[in-house]
Amino acid sequence: MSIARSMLQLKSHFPLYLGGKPIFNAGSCFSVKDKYTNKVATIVSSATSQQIDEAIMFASGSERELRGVPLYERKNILNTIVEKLKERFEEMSQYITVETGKPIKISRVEMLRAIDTFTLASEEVQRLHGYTERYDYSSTNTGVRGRVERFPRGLVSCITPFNFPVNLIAHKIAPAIAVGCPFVVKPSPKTPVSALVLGEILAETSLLEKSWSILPCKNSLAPLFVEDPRIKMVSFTGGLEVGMAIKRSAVNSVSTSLTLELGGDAATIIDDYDLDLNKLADTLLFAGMYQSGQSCISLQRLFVHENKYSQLLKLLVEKAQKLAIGDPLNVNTMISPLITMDAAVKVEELVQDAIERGAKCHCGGKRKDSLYYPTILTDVPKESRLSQEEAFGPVIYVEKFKDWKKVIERVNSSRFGLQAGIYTDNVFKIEYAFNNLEVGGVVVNAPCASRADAQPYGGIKDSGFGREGLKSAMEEMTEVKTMLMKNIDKY
Ligand SMILES: NC(=O)C1=CN([C@@H]2O[C@H](COP(=O)(O)OP(=O)(O)OC[C@H]3O[C@@H](n4cnc5c(N)ncnc54)[C@H](OP(=O)(O)O)[C@@H]3O)[C@@H](O)[C@H]2O)C=CC1
Ligand SMILES: O=C(O)[C@H](O)COP(=O)(O)O
Repeated sequence: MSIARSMLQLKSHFPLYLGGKPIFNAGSCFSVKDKYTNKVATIVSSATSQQIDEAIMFASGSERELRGVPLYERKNILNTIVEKLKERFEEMSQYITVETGKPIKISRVEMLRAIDTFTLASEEVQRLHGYTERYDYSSTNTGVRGRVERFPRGLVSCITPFNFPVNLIAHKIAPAIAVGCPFVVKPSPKTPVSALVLGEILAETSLLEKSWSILPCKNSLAPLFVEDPRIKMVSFTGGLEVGMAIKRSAVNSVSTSLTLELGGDAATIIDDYDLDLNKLADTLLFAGMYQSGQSCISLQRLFVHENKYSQLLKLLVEKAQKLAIGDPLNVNTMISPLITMDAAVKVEELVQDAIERGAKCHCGGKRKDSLYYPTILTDVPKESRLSQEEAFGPVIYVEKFKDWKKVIERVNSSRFGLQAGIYTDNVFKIEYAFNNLEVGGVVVNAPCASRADAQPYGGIKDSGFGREGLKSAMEEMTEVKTMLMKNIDKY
């Protein structure tokens, strides 16, 4: 269903949440724009450095109390969030679209995924088991047994980007609630509204108030979410440059644990076998163009077997030119403006640089304000910026190949390594790809831009380290403690 912009009802001012309580900062606010109209949509309170300090103090002071909360209570909290997300599904989908500019049908999918993410956390609550083992494998340890359990690390600082303003926060706070870690969230100042609505929802649960805060703030205060030694873990999703800055400053404290979920220039390989190329072209276009390519696993590099190359390229170009461009509140829209004019200019520069170095542009290749047109390129030279950087825009470049082992090396030639997709009917090629692709995830019979919220998700190389996905994130947010027991069977 499409929505008329005149029907949108957005509050005029959103409070931040400090120690679980809403606070209106009359003197410290910033505006959030509707990314399609470029008009101010609402105003949000912006945290001061004192408020960030206070939030960290409250949260770190609540670590012990939170650890003692029984599992059924944690499940209750997570299930309550699920119910409230369902009740506010359509309202929140609209907020996502207004503040990100992404099409409403994609925002609704994000909401469905966020509901899954909290549901999965409520199920995983009771599955984080420890184990016991015997150490009397040697006479030096006669009678020794071990009991190994996981304990919450403590305060988690969650720093999130603009592109999934609900589900990427869910991927940090749902596991934190499940394992009993307090948290502070620093949402992207480009998209803080959905985060603050999540705050309204959290405030209606029995989650210990002092244990959580949601604090939009200006960029100069962002390092406070990393450098404070009371923070036990930083969980970051965003770009490479900021990720590297965070890694440098988080090592100020030896014990700070870090998860970095960074960018990519994800690839998909299409082998030569019996494929419905028409259907495949639709799927691949979606993988490269959904939310205008602003996803870290968005399809950027497409490698096609030489026997399928010309036919598939023709279909991709024909279909890319027909993608519906326009108001993201229209349910048929596929391509809408990028998050900022700067982001669109960056995509324009990458494409221009590739063309100047010899790439062929088959469609798109142009910008109107912050909108970038769906673009298909071939012959992109290896020394071009597009070959070495994340586009984060609606751009796919296509290359032909004939040798499976060589194309795997071509995928690996990137500095990034998040996910790769492979289409083949040969089980040995699948096994070879799984063993040799330098990525955190290999997707079979679907493009790289496929993520199940339960899967261990994250990258290698410049795509970061650590894994999200509920079970994995819960492991990252806990640490192992061992009890060594001697002769306890001697009663
Ligand atoms: N996973 C991925 O692949 C993603 C990659 N990106 C890439 O990053 C670009 C910009 O997107 P954006 O969302 O702004 O991502 P950024 O990486 O720029 O920012 C992500 C978050 O980190 C914050 N931040 C910035 N500097 C610091 C710092 N020194 N310490 C702590 N936190 C900091 C940002 O706040 P502030 O906005 O104030 O700088 C924001 O909340 C994209 O165009 C894309 O290339 C973005 C999103 C996801
Ligand atoms: O589908 C997803 O969850 C994203 O692609 C992952 O988020 P990212 O693009 O910010 O890494």
